[in-house]
Amino acid sequence: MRIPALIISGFLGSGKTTLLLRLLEEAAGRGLRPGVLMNELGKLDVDGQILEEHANASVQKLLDGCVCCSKKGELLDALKTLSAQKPDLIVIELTGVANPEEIAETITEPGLLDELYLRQVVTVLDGEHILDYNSIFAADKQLVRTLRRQIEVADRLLLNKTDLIPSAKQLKIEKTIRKYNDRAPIYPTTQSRFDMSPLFADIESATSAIVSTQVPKTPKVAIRGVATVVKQQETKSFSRIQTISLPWPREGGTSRSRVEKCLRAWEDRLLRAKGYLRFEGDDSVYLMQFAGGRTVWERSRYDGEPYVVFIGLDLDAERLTEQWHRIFD
Ligand SMILES: Nc1nc2c(ncn2[C@@H]2O[C@H](COP(=O)(O)OP(=O)(O)OP(=O)(O)O)[C@@H](O)[C@H]2O)c(=O)[nH]1
Repeated sequence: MRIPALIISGFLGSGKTTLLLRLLEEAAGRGLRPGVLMNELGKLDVDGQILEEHANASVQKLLDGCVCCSKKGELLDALKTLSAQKPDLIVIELTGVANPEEIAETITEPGLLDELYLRQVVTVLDGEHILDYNSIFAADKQLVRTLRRQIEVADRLLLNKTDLIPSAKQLKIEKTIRKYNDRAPIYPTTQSRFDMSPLFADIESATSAIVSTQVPKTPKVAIRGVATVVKQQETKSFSRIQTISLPWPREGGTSRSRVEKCLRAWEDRLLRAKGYLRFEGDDSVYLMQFAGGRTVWERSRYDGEPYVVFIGLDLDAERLTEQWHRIFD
């Protein structure tokens, strides 16, 4: 039984905590017990205070640093603590400068991979200011890139604070957003209020039914001579950020260069890949990390089964699995 994780991302002040509170109300209304992970840049736990006043949820807080940079180890520990409490879902509110894909990566660490799965990324946008970010932060390319990434990887986009913008501006923003993400539904919102039922659909049953984020093969069965695609409801992917974990085949051997070649072939869709791998004739275990087109290898003390995780946008799981297995031929 893996616990669904919802990630709330969005720039500072866009309405993330407001959305978190709405999510918690919705969860309570559905009789669900959520766990919450909040990450704040400052030392003061302002949002945590707000949360305690409003909701009865198990909360882990990571203060004074961003989980995707300085707080990665703590993020892992906090998520382990939360998942040990077996909540029905975990909601993670990121700092305004965090990149959601980094969190997706943490969820695939050994120790969490079997506990959690990424259900959806919801990005909240501040309608009043979003069009100005490019010029305001022109000097900080990294920040502009992160803000763009928050839009690109979102499964749902809240165009918040519509009470502060005329409808013509709203249309212009929607057009701009579509340049970076033409898939996610955009919800114009005030106070982060929108119909959340698609986010929660099947959550109870999903926690008991989902075995893996994606199952590569959709089997075909013949019924009275007609090929019918079996509907794999329980294995569908919920988020654009997909994590596909594949075992290291026991048979056959491969090399670093073949692994790297396979990764390069998927470069345009891969956000990250990592794994704990072993090679024939070498007793060591290697941690492989692929990011930004580069693959880095280092020896690891990991002593579990070798595996690799691919994290990407709209990956073709079947084709990826096929290609992965081919490097062991
Ligand atoms: N006018 C208006 N204000 C809003 C709306 N949504 C949120 N706010 C206000 O905007 C401020 C920031 O909202 P938060 O929910 O704390 O935003 P956040 O993204 O969590 O902010 P950080 O924690 O700084 O990253 C609060 O004062 C909210 O009450 C909205 O739709 N319209």
